[in-house]
Amino acid sequence: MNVKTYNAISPKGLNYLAERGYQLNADQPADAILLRSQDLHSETISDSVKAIVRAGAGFNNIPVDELSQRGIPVFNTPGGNANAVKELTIAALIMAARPVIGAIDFANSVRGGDVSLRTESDKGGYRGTELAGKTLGVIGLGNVGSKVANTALALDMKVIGYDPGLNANTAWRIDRHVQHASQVETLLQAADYVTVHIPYTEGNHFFISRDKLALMKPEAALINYSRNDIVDNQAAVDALKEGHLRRYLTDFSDDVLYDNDQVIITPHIGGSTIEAEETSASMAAQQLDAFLTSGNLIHSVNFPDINEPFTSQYRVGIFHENVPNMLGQISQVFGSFGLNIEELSNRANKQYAYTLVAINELDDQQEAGLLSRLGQINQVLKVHFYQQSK
Ligand SMILES: NC(=O)c1ccc[n+]([C@@H]2O[C@H](COP(=O)([O-])OP(=O)(O)OC[C@H]3O[C@@H](n4cnc5c(N)ncnc54)[C@H](O)[C@@H]3O)[C@@H](O)[C@H]2O)c1
Ligand SMILES: O=C(O)CC[C@@H](O)C(=O)O
Repeated sequence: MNVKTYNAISPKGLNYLAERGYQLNADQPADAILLRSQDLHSETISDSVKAIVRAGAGFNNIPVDELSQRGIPVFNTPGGNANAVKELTIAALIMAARPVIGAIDFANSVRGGDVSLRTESDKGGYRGTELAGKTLGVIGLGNVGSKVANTALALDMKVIGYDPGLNANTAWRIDRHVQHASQVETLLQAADYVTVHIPYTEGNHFFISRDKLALMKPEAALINYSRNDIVDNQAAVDALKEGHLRRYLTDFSDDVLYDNDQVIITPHIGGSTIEAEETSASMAAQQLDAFLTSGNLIHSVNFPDINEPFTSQYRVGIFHENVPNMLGQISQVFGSFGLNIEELSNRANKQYAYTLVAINELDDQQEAGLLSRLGQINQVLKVHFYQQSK
């Protein structure tokens, strides 16, 4: 099978696939796409593509709605780069509290004569403040935000978190000393530092809006290592200019942010560590291989996860809409070909569902018949067959 890759994917992931016989970027239709930040919205995704996997957390660069309608699962690698983002967010917090960059520039500019005398006499301009005792507001307490919140406690900060959609797994990881805000407004009013760790979705467009910026303390700093359009950058620049915000640190370049001493921009490097790139690429490669060889869905963002041991001779994976009587229709088709269902897993995720059927016999005629008859069920989006490897 041929996997088309975009961006610099760690060799850990690429080798995992190559060792299992996958071709990478061969001159033939792609069975799957493995990518990082490449924008797929403007690209035509061919019908040969069975799955798309994002080595990373955010998947707003992928046209998920269109792919769901086509029965193509999209995967991400949750948590794979969370530690990297956490560490850079802590660096951003320190840079927001201490004039580190200006001080480094100053130290490099003091040349000739009695350097230590001039350094000591002028360093007063590079005094900062401490994080200890200050309040950090963390918006989004998922893989990244929960780590940032716990680490900030270890820096002796007070931490307030806001995440109305918190899932149970992540909730367990959050230190009990993190206070929970039920309204984001409470957090914004109380925090000396606000850091945002939420996905970009239509609903989160400009989540940090002009109105929300107006609630923040004038001496507060805002950190955005999530996505560009989660913050209204023009409103942030205006707030800085008008003295309603002290500093803005972001991982995303934007024309309105340049040449501003109160802004620190990094070039989308939150997840750019060797460890994070290796972990994310390995997770992506393993999840892709699991799907392409056994139909298991692990960390799918648009279909429900089903991850069961492949113990039968064959499996049939059926992507379909989440409507009544699908299982009845599907099992009727299997029965009409005299095929006994050994196991059947079915799960739904909002409007879409996935059914994985285990069978022990399947000849070419039955396979062609199943494909045709299942495809005739209106709400079936895609069907794939898997054979146990010898
Ligand atoms: N700068 C980078 O290189 C980099 C690296 C990794 C992730 N990210 C970005 O950070 C985002 C978060 O990453 P993650 O791994 O923590 O994701 P995650 O899915 O583990 O957590 C996101 C959390 O945000 C919460 N959330 C969603 N909308 C919210 C809202 N309006 N208010 C409060 N909470 C909300 C969700 O309930 C979830 O708990 C990613 O979607 C990605 O865009 C950037
Ligand atoms: O791949 C990258 O470099 C960025 C990853 C990051 O934006 C993510 O959402 O995981």
